[in-house]
Amino acid sequence: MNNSPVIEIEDLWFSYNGRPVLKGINLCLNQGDFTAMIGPNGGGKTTLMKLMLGLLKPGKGIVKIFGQNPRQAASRLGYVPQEIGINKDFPISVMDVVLMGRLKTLKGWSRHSRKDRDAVQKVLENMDMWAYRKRRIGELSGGQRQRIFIARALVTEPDILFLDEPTASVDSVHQADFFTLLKEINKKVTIIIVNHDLMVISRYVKSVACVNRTLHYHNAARVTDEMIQMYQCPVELIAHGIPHRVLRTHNN
Ligand SMILES: Nc1ncnc2c1ncn2[C@@H]1O[C@H](COP(=O)(O)OP(=O)(O)OP(=O)(O)O)[C@@H](O)[C@H]1O
Repeated sequence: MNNSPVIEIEDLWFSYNGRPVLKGINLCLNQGDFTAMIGPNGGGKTTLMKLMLGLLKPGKGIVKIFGQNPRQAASRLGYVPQEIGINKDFPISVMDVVLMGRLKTLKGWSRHSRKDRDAVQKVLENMDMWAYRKRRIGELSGGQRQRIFIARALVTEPDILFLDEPTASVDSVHQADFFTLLKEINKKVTIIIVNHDLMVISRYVKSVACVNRTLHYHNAARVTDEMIQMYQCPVELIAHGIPHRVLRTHNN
């Protein structure tokens, strides 16, 4: 992979109903980056991700994905949102949910190909969910369902994968498997992940962006003093476990 920029954000401002949420954001991520977005609740991480996906429009400033407007690059982007509202009674199987991720490979009304099914099988096996393929999506636990939605994003074979707290209800064993899988995927795919537990992901990510109205980017998987002072990130990190390994200086 070369080091060409895939995401370029310049002086981005965004408000909801006149209330500013993001101010003067600048960010440039290269192909092959694996970036964790951290920061306090309500700091604007999801909003920034939606701006990169073209789901929200900037109030001011520029967002370019592969040099294009995010909407033009949509087919190259995979997204697992923080909350996926589904009707649990909807009679759709796990296999069908993940196959939906292959819709863009379908031409006209043609059925899914052997290749589509093989791709789904591979991802479901990786996610340890192949045995559940015939189950109705509503019958799964929250964590199992989350893994299915991650699988659906992965089978789209995106060039950039956006994950908004994808492991919030995934247990620690499956989290470790999941991040190992992401690391493998990152050999070909640029990844941006919102995750509060930098302790867990610091072994996998290459850079950290801390978002709290403004953005501070650090090109290494480490929280800096500046982040600590400006964004109170350690509060999050301490709340989620053992912060000291990832903090450079910390006086408690
Ligand atoms: N649709 C909306 N309409 C109005 N305000 C919103 C909307 N979505 C988010 N906000 C507000 O914008 C701010 C940033 O929200 P956002 O969801 O981007 O934060 P976050 O960093 O992802 O938070 P968390 O860690 O809790 O998921 C919050 O104050 C939130 O209340």
